[in-house]
Amino acid sequence: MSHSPNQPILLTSSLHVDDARKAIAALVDDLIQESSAINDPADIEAVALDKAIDRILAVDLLSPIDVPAADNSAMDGFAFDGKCLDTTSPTISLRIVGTAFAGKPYDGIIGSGECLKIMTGAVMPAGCDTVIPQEFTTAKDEFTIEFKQDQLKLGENRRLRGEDLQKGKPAIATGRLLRPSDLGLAASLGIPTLQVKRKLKVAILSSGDELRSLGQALDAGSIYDSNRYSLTGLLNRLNLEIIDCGIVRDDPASLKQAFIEASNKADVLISSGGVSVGEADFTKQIMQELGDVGFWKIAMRPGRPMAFGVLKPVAGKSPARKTLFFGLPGNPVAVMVTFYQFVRAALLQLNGSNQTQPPLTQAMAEAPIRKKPGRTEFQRAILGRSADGKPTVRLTGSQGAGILRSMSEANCFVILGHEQGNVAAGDWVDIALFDGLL
Ligand SMILES: Nc1nc2c(c(=O)[nH]1)N[C@H]1C(S)=C(S)[C@@H](COP(=O)(O)OP(=O)(O)OC[C@H]3O[C@@H](n4cnc5c(N)ncnc54)[C@H](O)[C@@H]3O)O[C@H]1N2
Ligand code: MOO
Repeated sequence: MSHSPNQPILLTSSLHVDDARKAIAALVDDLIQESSAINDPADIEAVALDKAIDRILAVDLLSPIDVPAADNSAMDGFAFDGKCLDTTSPTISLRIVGTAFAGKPYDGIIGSGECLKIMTGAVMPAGCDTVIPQEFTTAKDEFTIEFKQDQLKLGENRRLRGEDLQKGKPAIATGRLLRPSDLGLAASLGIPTLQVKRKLKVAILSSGDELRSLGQALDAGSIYDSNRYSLTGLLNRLNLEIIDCGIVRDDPASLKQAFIEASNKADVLISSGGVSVGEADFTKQIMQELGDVGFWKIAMRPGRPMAFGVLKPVAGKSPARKTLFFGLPGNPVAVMVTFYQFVRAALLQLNGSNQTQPPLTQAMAEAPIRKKPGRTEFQRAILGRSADGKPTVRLTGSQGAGILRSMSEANCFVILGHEQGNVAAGDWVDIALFDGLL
């Protein structure tokens, strides 16, 4: 489904998670087109390589050189011109005329019946096309090696100039979420700085009269605001600029004021709480005044109610761009699940990344899992391994949407699709790991 950001998203029936994801992606796309958020030079900055981790590359990184810069040996061994060998005899014998080291090329000529002792990474001498690894040779005398003809593979054990990267061609494409290997790759090309998208400014706030800040005393019925801390952790993992707007009381005037202030400063506003049926009514009214926001019921668990849309730019905002808005459900696990399922991808997309979806894999359920068809479930679990080496997964106890321990003890989500019914022990299920390795 798609819609323009100028049309309020009015949905009353339960929305399939895939449709919610598509609607979000379409609206983010509209926003990008409208604001030129991708191509505006003001949204690009140069950062030193050692500060570029987890940033998004804004301009193709073109290789200034061929990599490797010259043909070189992939093995410690002996280089020669395979075309000049007498391959009729079962044993080949070559005279060593010199040595090439990595960084110290040999610039003499290797004639017929001759070879050059060569180290891994050393430039191949002119005219030579093959390296025989040292372990396939025997020393006939101090200056001569021998090897069996059937060990010979013409053209092997060398790395060709430009086989990794060619001068002028993209070494890393625009939109790459930069990982350690990308920084190494840029360094291998001698490039000290990268053009990356500026960090998105993301405002967060928690709404609820029962919420108290850390350090405050808890009175009857009040609880500590944990959602801002989970959200801060999630946003820090994406290396974004966080604007903490604190706790906002559940009254129209405070909420309206907080939303105006946040949207004045931020590209994106993420709130938690206040989106379920009872409370959404007055929030809905405020949202109608401030922007186009739909109040969704999503066929998922946890994370059923969610508000999503845009807030209009407030007077004086520069540049005058809309603010993307996510009103996440208040339950602490629902916040993290909806962030993982919708917000993360939208933030990456808005900032020009082309890798918005985390990889899924599969594991075998260690025990049965109850599941009703008709909604997507995100259960918290621990990935392990069976005695015979198969990946297995077991749930982290009670799965209530308010039980943050189920997240804290888990290392993955078990994702049970919309149509899926009960899972039997031994069934394969989709999982998404919390942590990436690199
Ligand atoms: N009649 C209905 N009631 C509810 C529905 C429904 O469809 N019909 N949906 C339920 C679901 S599912 C969820 S989730 C919640 C979402 O409600 P809200 O977004 O309005 O969230 P709150 O009522 O404000 O809070 C829910 C729960 O989470 C706690 N909370 C809220 N904010 C924080 C925070 N920052 N840190 C820690 N804990 C927080 C809050 O105290 C509540 O216990 O609605 C259901 N109801
Ligand atoms: O979003 Mo609610 O937490 O599904 O339970």
